[in-house]
Amino acid sequence: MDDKPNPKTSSESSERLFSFGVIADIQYADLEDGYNFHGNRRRYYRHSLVHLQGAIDDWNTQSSTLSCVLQLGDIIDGYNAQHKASETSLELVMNTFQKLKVPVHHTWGNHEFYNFSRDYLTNSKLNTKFLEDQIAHHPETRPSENYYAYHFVPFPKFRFILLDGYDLSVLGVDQSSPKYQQCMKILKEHNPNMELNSPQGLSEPHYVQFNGGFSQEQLNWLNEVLTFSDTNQEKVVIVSHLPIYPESSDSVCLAWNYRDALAVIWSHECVVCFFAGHTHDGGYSEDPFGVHHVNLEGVIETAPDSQAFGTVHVYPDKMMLEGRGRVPDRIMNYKREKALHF
Ligand SMILES: Nc1ncnc2c1ncn2[C@@H]1O[C@H](COP(=O)(O)OP(=O)(O)O)[C@@H](O)[C@H]1O
Repeated sequence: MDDKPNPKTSSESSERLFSFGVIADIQYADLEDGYNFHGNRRRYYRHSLVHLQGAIDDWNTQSSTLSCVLQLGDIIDGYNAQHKASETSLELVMNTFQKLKVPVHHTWGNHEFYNFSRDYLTNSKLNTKFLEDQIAHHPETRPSENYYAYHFVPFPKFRFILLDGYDLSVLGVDQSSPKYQQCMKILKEHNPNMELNSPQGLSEPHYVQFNGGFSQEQLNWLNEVLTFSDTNQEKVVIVSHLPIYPESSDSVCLAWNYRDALAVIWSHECVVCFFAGHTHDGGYSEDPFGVHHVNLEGVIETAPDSQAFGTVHVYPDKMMLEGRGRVPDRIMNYKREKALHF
């Protein structure tokens, strides 16, 4: 018996402005079940596609109020590269997403880079930047081509920002490029291990190869967009594969320079929530500035008899995550002075 509060009934549905879907770490591969690196979490590589189909069926029944779906990265598993199945697996997952009646925004995670180069991704269906909003007369709010990030408006007065957590990374970058050298230097300065994926003995265990960070250029752009949103009394939702708030995440999974991203966000009023994937176990915390950090439970580690996705219902004073399966419901109030008056 599910005794979670039902977001549909615990608030006046007439107040609801719009809704959006969230899903993370599908990591599909045409493989038998396996385990994570530590061998303590089962991974359901094939069944992840069935979970995705179930989520899409559910979202399609609510498509009159649903504005979009946010896919938080790691859409196919790195094993596909070893089996030379990256393109066929991506095709299969994208064909499934084709059945969704609303737009999907794709975030890029480490497994995207195990399968594809950044150039390939830029020219693929995983690049959903064509859905971006361009703000006339504010060129400073346009992202550069050096990273994969953009913002869009799913509903008036709500701006969503998709961030590139692998902007600073040794993944997906040409090894002969200056950027690779720069990122390898950052990684090695913080991680003296021979195996750069290992956090063993590190005081900052998130400096591992399977993570990345945000360039100053991207953070400056984020600052400009948030300044615009503050000025225009918008509410902002940020999406990234990598989490940035230690209280909501496994310490190994954080973005390299998560503190820099938090500093930018905390210098603005407008940010309501930050959605991330990557950790698979999920997590949640409201930070001291009233930003709700949600790390979504990963599809790949979700047993066939459960589910892992959510629908977020947006109200003038709060967002309510309606979780399915192992994703819990969450009520995310805006700070009192942040409530919108329609
Ligand atoms: N402690 C560790 N030591 C060495 N390699 C690791 C360690 N943890 C993870 N890895 C490697 O890092 C990569 C990502 O790990 P994985 O558990 O598959 O994470 P995820 O699928 O959540 O991104 C894999 O190639 C894995 O083998």
